[in-house]
Amino acid sequence: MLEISKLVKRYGHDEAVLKGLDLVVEDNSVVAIVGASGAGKSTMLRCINRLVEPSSGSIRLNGNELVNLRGAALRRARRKIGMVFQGFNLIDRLTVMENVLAGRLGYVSLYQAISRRYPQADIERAFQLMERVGIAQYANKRADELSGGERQRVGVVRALMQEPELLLADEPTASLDPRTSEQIMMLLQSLASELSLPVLINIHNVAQAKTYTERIVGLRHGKMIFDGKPAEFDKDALDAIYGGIEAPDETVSDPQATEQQTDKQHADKPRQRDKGLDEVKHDQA
Ligand SMILES: Nc1ncnc2c1ncn2[C@@H]1O[C@H](COP(=O)(O)OP(=O)(O)OP(=O)(O)O)[C@@H](O)[C@H]1O
Repeated sequence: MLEISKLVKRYGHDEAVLKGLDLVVEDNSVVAIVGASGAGKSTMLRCINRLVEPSSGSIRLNGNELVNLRGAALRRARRKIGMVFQGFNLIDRLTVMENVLAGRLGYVSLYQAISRRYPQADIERAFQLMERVGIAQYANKRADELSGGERQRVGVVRALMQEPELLLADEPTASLDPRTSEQIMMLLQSLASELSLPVLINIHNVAQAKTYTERIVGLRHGKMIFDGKPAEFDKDALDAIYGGIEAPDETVSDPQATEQQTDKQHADKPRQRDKGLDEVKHDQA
């Protein structure tokens, strides 16, 4: 469980970018963070994984306080937080398998990492996860030979290799075509429940947020002004969050109609084949 309390972030002497955020995210729960450009979405994710130093407040992951951790304790905490990026952040000249194994860097010795002698258990787990997301056949291909959707799956598997207790995704679909975006959102949704992970997704695409997450949090100028179910995210919520700015990729009409459309979208879409992550889950227990 992720518990954020009174989180404030101020860059230098500027006005605070995050103004006292409170948020609790249970395991198994996929939360979309929406908001206009500059609302503070990325800053919030970066405070959680401590790429950015919070100015004040508390961020607890499964009861452990992340704010103020330093050195080895911070490294240990960070490896429990998987991150998926808009631009995938793969090393192009390395193979898919090598990129995936990079998710173990926080766990292996420097010698093992440099000589690429990862434990057999890591390699087996990498194959399991790659099979689960449908990229095992590319294990020995260079990362830059894959399509965008395949590359993002590599990014997801790399994050899962960390055995995360929390998964953060910063605009994971923004570089992908609509169909591939939907597949990645479905994948994140099913992995959250298979691995019992809280997942936070920064996303500009409100339609995708409504379809593929069970909770939407709306930020405006660093304050949380909406926190509710997709069905409750109506035109008023959209106006409050985007305040006259046109929301990307969606015009919200009657919420009921939107619900029906959402149901239809679900019905039309084949669910990601659940090839069972029981073993992986077991490993993580
Ligand atoms: N390193 C930094 N130094 C100073 N100001 C920053 C820094 N990073 C972000 N900001 C400012 O903080 C505010 C929030 O930025 P942030 O990137 O968190 O917003 P966002 O909601 O993720 O926007 P977008 O959707 O465009 O990515 C912006 O005004 C931005 O200019």
